[in-house]
Amino acid sequence: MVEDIIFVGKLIHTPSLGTLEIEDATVGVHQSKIVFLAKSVTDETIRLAKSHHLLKNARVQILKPLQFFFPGFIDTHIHAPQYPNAGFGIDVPLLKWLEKYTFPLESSFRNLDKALEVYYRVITRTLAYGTTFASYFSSLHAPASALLAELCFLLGQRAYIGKCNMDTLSPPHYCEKSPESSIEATNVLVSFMSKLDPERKMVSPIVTPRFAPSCTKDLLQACGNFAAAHDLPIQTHISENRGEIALVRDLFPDRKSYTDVYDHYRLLTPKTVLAHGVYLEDEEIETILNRQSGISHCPTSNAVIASGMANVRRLLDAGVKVSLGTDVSGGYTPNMLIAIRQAALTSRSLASVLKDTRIILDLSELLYLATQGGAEVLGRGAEVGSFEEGKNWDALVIDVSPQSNSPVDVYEHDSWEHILSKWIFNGDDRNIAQVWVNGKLIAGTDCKVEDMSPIATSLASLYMDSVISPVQKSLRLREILESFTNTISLPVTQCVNDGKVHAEPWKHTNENYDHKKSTSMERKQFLRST
Ligand SMILES: Nc1nc2[nH]cnc2c(=O)[nH]1
Ligand SMILES: [Zn+2]
Repeated sequence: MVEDIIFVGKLIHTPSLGTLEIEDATVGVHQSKIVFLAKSVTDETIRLAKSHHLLKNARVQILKPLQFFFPGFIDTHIHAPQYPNAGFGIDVPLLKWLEKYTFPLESSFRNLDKALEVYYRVITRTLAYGTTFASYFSSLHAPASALLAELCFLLGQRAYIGKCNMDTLSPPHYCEKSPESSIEATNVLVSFMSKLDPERKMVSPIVTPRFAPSCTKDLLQACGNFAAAHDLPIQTHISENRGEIALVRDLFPDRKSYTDVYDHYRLLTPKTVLAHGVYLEDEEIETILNRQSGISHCPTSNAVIASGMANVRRLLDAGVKVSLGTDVSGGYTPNMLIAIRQAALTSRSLASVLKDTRIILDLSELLYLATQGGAEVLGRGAEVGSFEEGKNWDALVIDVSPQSNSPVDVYEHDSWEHILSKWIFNGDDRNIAQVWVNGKLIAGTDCKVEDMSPIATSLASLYMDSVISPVQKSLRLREILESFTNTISLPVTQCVNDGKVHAEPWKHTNENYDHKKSTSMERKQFLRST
């Protein structure tokens, strides 16, 4: 049961593109939903909130000066198994990068011990950075993907989880054997997740054909059919890099364009997330608009892999939904603040190159892409992304006071617009005091051990233990997870992914994986929160 709370303080959000609201507010949250919202703070608004029939037992949380509420960030494109590579590997273009860095790493996720460690880290790191909702690509392995879903669910992050569908043009050890085995493994994941969260409220599967070049025509067709049959969202990559586009042209000579490939196989729906879209032609944008699919703009990754600069203004002018993704590890960090900064600078560089200042995205537009825009693209615009009665309480408490010990220095003459901008351009996770998802406080510098769920506490203390050996650690990790999942079990049968049926996916060997000790930063973060 989640606590009922009346939140009082400065509230900043972008409920629609180009609208930035900065107001004092009184917000009543009952069973994770906003049931009362007054855009002022007076004795009267607090009294009214307290007398609301659903808020009789609510406690009141009043923000300190230089703190404000902001919607949780929504990262619409991130590859969870690529997190260990975040921050290196920028010497080659996309297709070579996949071969050299990405496929070798992802293929190692047949090892569930490794998956457990990496997925725990990526979830806790993104939560600390304020990502309350992420659309994850995992690897092609159903068991590891199920584990990612389970960890998101247990640790409290809202997430879409997609196992990659890929049955061609990939290394033999990291390629599904047939469209049938790919869909069968997807079905295993969907069945598992249906038990985990039948209403798909916190975690939902998402059909994930990796990108056109790694799927046969039969697999693309099967993915489109599967998504339609199960009413599932879809995510993939599109038009990211010139070499990739040329490859798609060669592989699908009958199709008019990259977009037409996806459209032909029923992969463009109102719940489709298309990452990148750097080089889309006008006709492709029109098709995407007509299908009401959305774009995940990934400016950090586009810069790192030198893919190009997407013109977001052109997409927005056309009426296409646009959001923001970190695209780790094409992007070097899962920090959405960095994605926002890069989106700002990319729009400015493009404006200069194309001699058109209209291309520049202003702060309110950037923040919209990172919050409500993300919710719209993921088909959850009515549930999260901004503060409104009826929406879920997915919120951050941002602290820019000197007590945050952050690099944001605020002066007396600074307006709230300036403070907001300083946080976006100078801030870091030290400013994220509280992370609320679905009405629960689950992360942030203020989050104490007593606030954390028992599983989060157990996993965190294990991660801070620098004495325990890697083998003991992985055994303990499994024990912890199993003790919290006695009603749910990982899909232990028919986990068809690399062509084999694994009766006991936990039993995979450790394969060259170097279990690194927790970083000192993680340890410090934990100590601060205890
Ligand atoms: N950035 C990026 N592009 C891709 N295209 C196909 N797979 C990938 C991936 O993992 N990252
Ligand atoms: Zn990607």
